[in-house]
Amino acid sequence: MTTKRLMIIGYGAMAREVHRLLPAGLELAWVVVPEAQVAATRELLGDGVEVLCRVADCQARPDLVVECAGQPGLAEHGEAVLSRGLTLAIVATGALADEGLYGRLRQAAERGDGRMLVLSGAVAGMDGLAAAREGGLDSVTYEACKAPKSWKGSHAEQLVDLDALTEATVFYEGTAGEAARLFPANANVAATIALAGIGMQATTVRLTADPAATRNTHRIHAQGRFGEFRIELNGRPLESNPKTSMLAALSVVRACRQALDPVTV
Ligand SMILES: NC(=O)C1=CN([C@@H]2O[C@H](COP(=O)(O)OP(=O)(O)OC[C@H]3O[C@@H](n4cnc5c(N)ncnc54)[C@H](OP(=O)(O)O)[C@@H]3O)[C@@H](O)[C@H]2O)C=CC1
Ligand SMILES: O=C([O-])CC(=O)C(=O)O
Repeated sequence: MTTKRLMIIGYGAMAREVHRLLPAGLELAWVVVPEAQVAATRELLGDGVEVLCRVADCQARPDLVVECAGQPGLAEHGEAVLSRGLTLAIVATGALADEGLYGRLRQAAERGDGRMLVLSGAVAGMDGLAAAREGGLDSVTYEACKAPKSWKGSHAEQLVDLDALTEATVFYEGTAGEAARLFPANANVAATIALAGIGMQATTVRLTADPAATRNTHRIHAQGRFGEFRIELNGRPLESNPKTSMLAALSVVRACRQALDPVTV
């Protein structure tokens, strides 16, 4: 089997984990980072990986492109990937709460025959939720609970004193679209669930900080003609970024494996 070549957009905590766990048969050939990180990333990765700051500077055709760059990274590079007819697997799904960006990415994919894969990221059950939607969904609720340190540097700091919490505290309730915009590094999952289910406005979101939490907990409750499901996922955060669950990185690794394997599970 010939080795396939991967492009990763962003080289932060999740991308490094994905790189570490890449399946045999897929090699990292290109990394796209902000200009200010080019020199340091080249030094880190050595000669085998081309470090770029624009997708257009890639002279060959990656077999797969994965976005691990956050919402600004998807907004900056998504169209360039899709309009070249490439497959782009994304985790910064919250960027799609911006209808304008969503429309531009769709159009770029249609124009260029590209494909955008919305990965399940830190949650599970998106297959079941999307199937349930075909029969009609009545309600979908998403609750996230993380340790205060996982909410540091986010909009949560405007809503609650994270350092003073002594018990689990709900600090935000709203829609998936708003949550994904207000918490771009923490609530992409809300948008993923909305995309698989009943949309950005109809999906209800509740966010909690709990000083006793050691995991990133995600709860989904969906009701519809199919029946009802509840999922609770207690994900281990990445040591290098407690905002991000390890499962989100593993969902990118899974997408990498699917690009190699003729059988998709
Ligand atoms: N769907 C899901 O379940 C989940 C989604 N996510 C999303 O994944 C993102 C990445 O997570 P993680 O790796 O832990 O975060 P990090 O902040 O560790 O890494 C993101 C990296 O991307 C870089 N970056 C920012 N803008 C661009 C750009 N325009 N082009 C290329 N690179 C860019 C950042 O640089 P700099 O630091 O200079 O900004 C940083 O190095 C999160 O921000 C979040 O949006 C995360 C967890 C779960
Ligand atoms: O990794 C997680 O637990 C979820 C997350 O950050 C996001 O949805 O953006």
